Amino acid sequence: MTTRGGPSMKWALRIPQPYIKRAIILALGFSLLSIWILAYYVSQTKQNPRWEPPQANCKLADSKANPFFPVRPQPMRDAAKNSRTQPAALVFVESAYSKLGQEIAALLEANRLKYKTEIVSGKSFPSLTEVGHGKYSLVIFENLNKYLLMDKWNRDILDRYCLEFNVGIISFVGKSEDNLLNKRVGDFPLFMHSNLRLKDCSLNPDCPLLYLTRAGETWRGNLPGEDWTIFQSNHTTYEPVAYAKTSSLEYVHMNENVDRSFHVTVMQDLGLYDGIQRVFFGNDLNFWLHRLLFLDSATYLSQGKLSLSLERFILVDIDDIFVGKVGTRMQTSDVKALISAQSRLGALVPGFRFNLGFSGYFYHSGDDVEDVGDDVLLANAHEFWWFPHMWAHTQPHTFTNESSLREQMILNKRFAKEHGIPTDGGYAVAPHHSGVYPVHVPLYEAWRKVWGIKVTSTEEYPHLRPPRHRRGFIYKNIMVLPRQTCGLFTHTIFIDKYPGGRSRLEESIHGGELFQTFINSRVNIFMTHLSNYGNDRLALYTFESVIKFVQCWTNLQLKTVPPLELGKKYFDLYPEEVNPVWQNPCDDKRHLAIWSKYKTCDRLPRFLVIGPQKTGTTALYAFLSMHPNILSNFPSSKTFEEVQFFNGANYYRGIDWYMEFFPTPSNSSLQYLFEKSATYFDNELVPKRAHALLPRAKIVTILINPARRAYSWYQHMRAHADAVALNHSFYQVVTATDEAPRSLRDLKNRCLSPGKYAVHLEMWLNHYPASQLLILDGDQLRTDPVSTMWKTQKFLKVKPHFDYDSHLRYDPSKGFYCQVMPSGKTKCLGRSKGRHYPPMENDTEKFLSNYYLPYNVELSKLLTRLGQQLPDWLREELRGR
Ligand SMILES: Nc1ncnc2c1ncn2[C@@H]1O[C@H](COP(=O)(O)OS(=O)(=O)O)[C@@H](OP(=O)(O)O)[C@H]1O
Repeated sequence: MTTRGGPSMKWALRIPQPYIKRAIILALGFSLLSIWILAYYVSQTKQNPRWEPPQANCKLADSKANPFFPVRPQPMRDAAKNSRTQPAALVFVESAYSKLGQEIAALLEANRLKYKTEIVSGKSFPSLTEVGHGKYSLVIFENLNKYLLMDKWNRDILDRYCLEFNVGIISFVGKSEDNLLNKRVGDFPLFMHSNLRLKDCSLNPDCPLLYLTRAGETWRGNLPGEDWTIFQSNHTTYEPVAYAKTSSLEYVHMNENVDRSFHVTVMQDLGLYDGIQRVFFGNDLNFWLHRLLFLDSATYLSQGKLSLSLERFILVDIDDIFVGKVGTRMQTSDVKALISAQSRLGALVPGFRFNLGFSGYFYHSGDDVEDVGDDVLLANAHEFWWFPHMWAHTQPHTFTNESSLREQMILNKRFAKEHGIPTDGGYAVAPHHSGVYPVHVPLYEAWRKVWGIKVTSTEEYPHLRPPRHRRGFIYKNIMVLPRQTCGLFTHTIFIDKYPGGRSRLEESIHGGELFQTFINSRVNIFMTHLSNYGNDRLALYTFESVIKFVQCWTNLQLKTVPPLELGKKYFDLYPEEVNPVWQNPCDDKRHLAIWSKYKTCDRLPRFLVIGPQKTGTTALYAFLSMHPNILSNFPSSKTFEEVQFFNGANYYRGIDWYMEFFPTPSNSSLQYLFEKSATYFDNELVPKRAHALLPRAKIVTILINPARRAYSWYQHMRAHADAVALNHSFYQVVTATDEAPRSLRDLKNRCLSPGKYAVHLEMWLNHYPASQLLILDGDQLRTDPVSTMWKTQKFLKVKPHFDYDSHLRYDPSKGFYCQVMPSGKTKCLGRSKGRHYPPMENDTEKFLSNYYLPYNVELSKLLTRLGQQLPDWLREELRGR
């Protein structure tokens, strides 16, 4: 007989009872654990985002809500008067380090508004005019008291200037120890009360200066600080700009008649009292709204000279949509949320698209659910803009050659084509900004060849911080745009775990750093990450909120265009940024981290011989190279012993190109690399560029009588068969008038201009301290090179001290000092140095003496200021020979 249940039953029956119990308990335990793990996992990854979508509508400005009587007299404006002022602000600060002063300067700088700071002092007062023109179109006082208590004489000068040129004044009420009550502001019909705590700030919609700032909303909550000043007046010249409620009970008690509701915190003076327009701020720039009102005041009071455009461009990059840890990536619902947020944003910023970066290698590297997310994203590829990263997210600077970089890019491009990702956007971003700045040439070449890249972006030029200094440049026809951060990084995933807490993010959005970026920067390319779009979808919250906030509080017109158009727009706005300014990568840790380990800053020169031409620079170059620890550059096939990097087109080849001209020193602390390019001296671009790359370099220059220098150049041109020099006497060249043919005027300029020594030296001294500058006497170099070389070694602090006495000898047949060779013979410079030509004619010499006299006078002053002896030729020139 067979039992029911068959063989399995039999098998079960054979298992002892305790084992069955244990197995059931284990199975139960296991399922409970799995449920718990699943629940935990789901709670961590797929909880609904913990934020409310931002409110849809902004309140409209409503004049009827204005608590002040509709005064509305016309402000005093006379644009014609103001047309004679420069677009710059004069900022009177309390000291070089005063906080508000620095914030004012930073805000002006962030908006690329020109300014000059002056420390308010007792007697001295800066000059305000220049040949009938006003130097400033706005005056700012960090502390109102300094304006009110100014020396009468200076105050008259300032007031007269403001009246004559129709220039307005912004001033901030400084902190006060005393509680001021009904204190009169100077002689104005204006009164103030100080040290109040305020809340709930609104704007007067009828105030004429509002331009960037939009009235209508109320900023709810306490205003920062407990030291607010409020203003009161019955005079029609005063128009409230902003007002708030007081939460200082003491003040209310003391002033029973005072209405507790509205107190003016920023007051505009329309100029109806004394003809000068002003804006008074009852607190500093700590309150975010004051930054906007400050910019509006600057625009208004300078009659638009210091104005901002209302147009703002925005691009949101999602850096690498496939690179992210399992559990932090996007799932299907996140992709859908991204698409719907994009369409909501499109209603606020017409045409808005998220810009998605990709490294194909990481596609499908999540869990099953996330991999489906990747597929949904690709199925909706047409909804977005796309740009390539590197195939496997490798940093480009780690590739030594272009071909391996190209191979990686080709893999990514193949991936894009296979998955329907557009490949013609012309925009790319490098992982960690690597290779973009400092420039890694193979990256630019490979980008161009594989992807046809025309535009990229980085946070690193010129430095990461401060962001307001970030700029663009163009290298190898690729536009590099500055990029902004929005405060979200790979690790900022959940709102509750936001660094500094949720309130920090809210603060940044609602008037803080992120909001201010929209105000200050006309082109905003924001960097975000994949993880900011899964999980709590913080990026969606951040951008929807900030854009909403921008629209509620400002009149900015937010726009978006694809990256290539954005690049063109950027350089249309800022054409002066086209050319890069290279810096030393070793001076910035972040730059060093993304610079090839095969490159070294030891291959940059420690000193430069800058010229000018024809003063003996080749002799100095040759003599310096004799020193065992001084290494010169390798010769150039085009410009021979000179590299001519900083002054011409070579500069755009970049620092890799420059460094190729130098050997790698075997002992970088002992050995000194240098180069001489005599063309550097009088080119105004060079000191700035040289200082950016070589801030600690020493600078050596040689001067001879400028008239002799000019004549030597003329002879040089004749020796090079220059037709103009051959067809004109030296006198004809130097006396050529403005009507002379262009070629003759050019030659005249090349003869005369470098000899205006003081002008060019001042340019160098604007960038380098005097202690880094050595001015040699070219006559002494010619007649007594040993002393000159002794002086030069001492200045450079190069060791050992080289004994030039036994290595240089006067060569009678050359007529100059030459190098003594081991054989005992002399080696002189070539025939082109120390040419034979007739002496200068007396008439020409006289003409040039007169011509150079004012420049020589300036030179003597400059040398005296630097504590240097005047060379003999200069003394003679000043004595009038
Ligand atoms: N030791 C020695 N040997 C040869 N020449 C010497 C020497 N010392 C100074 N000089 C003077 O140098 C003048 C050429 O100056 P530069 O070398 O600066 O010229 S260049 O700008 O590089 O072309 C050159 O100008 P010219 O005399 O007009 O040829 C010389 O006067």
